[in-house]
Amino acid sequence: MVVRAAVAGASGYAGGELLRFLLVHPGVEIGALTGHSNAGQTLGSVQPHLAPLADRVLEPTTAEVLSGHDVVFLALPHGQSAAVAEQLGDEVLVVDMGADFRLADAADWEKFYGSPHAGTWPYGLPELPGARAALKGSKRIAVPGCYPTAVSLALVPAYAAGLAEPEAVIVAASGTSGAGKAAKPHLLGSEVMGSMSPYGVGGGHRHTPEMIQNLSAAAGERVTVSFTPTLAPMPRGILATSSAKARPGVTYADVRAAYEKAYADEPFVRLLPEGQWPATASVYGSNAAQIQVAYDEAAHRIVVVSAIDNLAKGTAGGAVQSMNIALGLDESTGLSPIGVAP
Ligand SMILES: NC(=O)C1=CN([C@@H]2O[C@H](COP(=O)(O)OP(=O)(O)OC[C@H]3O[C@@H](n4cnc5c(N)ncnc54)[C@H](OP(=O)(O)O)[C@@H]3O)[C@@H](O)[C@H]2O)C=CC1
Ligand SMILES: CC(=O)N[C@@H](CCC(=O)OP(=O)(O)O)C(=O)O
Repeated sequence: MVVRAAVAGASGYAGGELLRFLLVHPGVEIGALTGHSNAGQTLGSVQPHLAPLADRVLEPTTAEVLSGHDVVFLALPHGQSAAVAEQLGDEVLVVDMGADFRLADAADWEKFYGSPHAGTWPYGLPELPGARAALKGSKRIAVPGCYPTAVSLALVPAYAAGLAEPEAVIVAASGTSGAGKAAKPHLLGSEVMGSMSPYGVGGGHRHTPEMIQNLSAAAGERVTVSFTPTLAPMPRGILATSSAKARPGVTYADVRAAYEKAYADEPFVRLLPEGQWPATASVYGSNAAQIQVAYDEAAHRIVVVSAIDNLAKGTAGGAVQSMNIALGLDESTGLSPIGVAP
């Protein structure tokens, strides 16, 4: 089976990374590519690393251009997906890499995104309990945010196994591509190079409700989340340190066993051998997530470190993995857990 896929937002970071995966996907033929300010330019002028598509011209992002495909990926700014998606019809598979359809709670959406809630689609993090069943055959997929991917993979096994108290503390560092390609003063090289800085401190980051949604679903009760993102002087990667107080009587062996069980058969999530720690360099460019767990006895806390590539498992890889499941393909098709080192 070969499906024809269009990519809206092909000129952006997420769209470019998606095309890097789709170019080697044996079941996908690449159809229309769209941009916004770059419409009319060649893809090669904005994504020179995607050589086989260099001469393709970016079209404007309209329903007419995107229609007539089996799959449409939307790699657009938040709030832009819903209007496009509703014009595409029910038969096409629409994979939204933006945030529009991730949250189930309309009040959370309105509070953190400041616009009316567009709806909720099956969530594209296959490793979550029940996610594969919801994705299979679906015509709509909401790809998670990059930080919620790293944090959910880190803490869901502890909550699903009943090992952790319902309060989580998370500090994560992201590479600058997480903020997209558009110029922003705080992302100037002279601001970022040689420095790390926090942002969205104190519960203000829009990924907080998405983490709460995922962790609460696993725990079966509401989990509070204190999340602090930081910007790191690197182009890609997320390293998240997530911790939660252990329930009384929980031991390190319980924690280790829960994570070994959760990730034993996952093609892209690797619980590292004891003594090894995740690093962003190890997952660079791959759809892999690395996880390591510790038990801080003095503080009675379960501590989990996770590493992903924000553009790969954090968005484009997760989108392809979820598309594969929706289409009934092997979910690893076109994806690799192999990184680039050094
Ligand atoms: N970067 C990341 O690590 C991650 C990104 N995402 C999500 O992916 C989506 C794209 O992000 P990213 O690629 O980083 O952002 P970029 O800024 O790099 O790209 C944005 C894309 O959207 C297009 N665009 C901009 N404004 C409009 C508009 N008004 N209407 C239609 N198209 C428009 C741009 O076109 P042009 O350049 O031609 O103007 C470009 O193709 C976002 O929703 C983001 O949240 C999700 C997870 C991780
Ligand atoms: C470094 C950086 O700025 N990262 C982005 C997250 C990008 C992402 O994955 O999220 P969305 O799909 O929800 O935009 C941020 O903190 O807003």
